[in-house]
Amino acid sequence: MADSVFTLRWAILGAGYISGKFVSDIILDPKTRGVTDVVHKLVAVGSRDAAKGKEFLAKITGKDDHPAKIYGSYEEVVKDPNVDAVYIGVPHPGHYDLTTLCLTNGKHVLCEKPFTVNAKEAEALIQLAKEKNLFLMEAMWTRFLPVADYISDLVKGGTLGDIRVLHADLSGDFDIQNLPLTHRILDPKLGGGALLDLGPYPLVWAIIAMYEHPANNKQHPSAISAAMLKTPLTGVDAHTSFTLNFDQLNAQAVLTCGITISSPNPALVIRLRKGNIIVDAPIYRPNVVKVQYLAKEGSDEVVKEETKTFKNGADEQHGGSGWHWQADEVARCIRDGKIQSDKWGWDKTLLEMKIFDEVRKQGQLVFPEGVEKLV
Ligand SMILES: NC(=O)C1=CN([C@@H]2O[C@H](COP(=O)(O)OP(=O)(O)OC[C@H]3O[C@@H](n4cnc5c(N)ncnc54)[C@H](OP(=O)(O)O)[C@@H]3O)[C@@H](O)[C@H]2O)C=CC1
Ligand SMILES: O=C1OC[C@@H](O)[C@H](O)[C@H]1O
Repeated sequence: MADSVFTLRWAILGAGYISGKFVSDIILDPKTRGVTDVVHKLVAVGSRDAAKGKEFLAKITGKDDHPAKIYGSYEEVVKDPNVDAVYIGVPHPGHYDLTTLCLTNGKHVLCEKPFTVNAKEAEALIQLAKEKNLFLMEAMWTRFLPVADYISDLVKGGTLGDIRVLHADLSGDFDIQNLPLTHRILDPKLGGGALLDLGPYPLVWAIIAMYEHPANNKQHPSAISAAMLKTPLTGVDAHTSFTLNFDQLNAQAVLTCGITISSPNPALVIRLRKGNIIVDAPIYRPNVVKVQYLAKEGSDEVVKEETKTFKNGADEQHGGSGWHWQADEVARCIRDGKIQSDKWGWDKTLLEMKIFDEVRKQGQLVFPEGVEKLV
């Protein structure tokens, strides 16, 4: 590993909500989270409207004279030789086209979740990244939070015994009756609905606890069973449930997501033969994790309970809101010449997109023509 500090020069595409969160976090001094080997520099902002980009940059950085360049088109950003990596923060149907644009112009990419609208698009982008020898990752930020490693270690460490069942829910009240039908969560033309927007989060916990489990040997679920409840407003899924069987572990994940009501606590429960891991909402960035130890294997008698609290998914002293850990991973991978992450590699993103294809098929959710760029 290099002794010097590696600087990654970032551009963002899309001056919306999540890009603001990402930028706020990457402009923080990484030392505030104990990171000393990489730093991030925001060098360009791409918006379809330069004035909007300018306003965004001033608002998020608190500086009217921030040195990042502002471009009024995404195409100009990827031509900028000072940009190493691009973060894509636009609605789902834009992910495929913009990732393609970045990779073909020699830029490394971190693209928001869901990585694409379907698995075929994900496969094509992975192929392109390989051909271009460029780094590519889905922005599955939850996987990079310190709390995710804590829970992962608990599941895989053995003290709590074999895993059997995982329940996870990410639901929120989006007040859909009063939302414009063109809002990205409702609009089928923007890949709307609960599954693609919120589904990655219950699924990430199943991937951490079951797919990643050494005893699973990277096997995909043997069975996927899904049901969707659609909103009459636009026909997208308001609530979706799906179960996954992991045969190698003799374990099942029961996952739900929805846009009309908030998740109650606990929102994530991982049940192992010798104990339970109980996590409060929101599961995209958990802050309270309770571990219960059972009197004997499979019993319901709790003999000991321990609670650990986190702040924005990290230990109390860390700054930022949690979106920076994934950026640190991108910087380290690029520094080390890697084109995918070990922690959130292409296999996991492909698994996610394949599961979502199957869930949409069973739920009969079909997007308008043009949303899926490859079918
Ligand atoms: N990781 C996380 O915690 C979160 C991730 N997300 C993901 O980020 C993506 C964007 O979500 P979010 O930031 O909430 O969305 P916003 O609507 O707030 O912002 C999206 C931005 O994308 C750009 N854009 C490009 N094409 C379109 C289009 N056809 N319609 C609307 N906007 C467009 C716009 O930027 P401009 O006009 O400047 O070009 C817009 O401001 C989604 O894929 C979502 O899943 C969302 C929220 C949280
Ligand atoms: O990624 C996300 O996490 C939080 C949700 O509120 C948001 O809609 C989603 O895109």
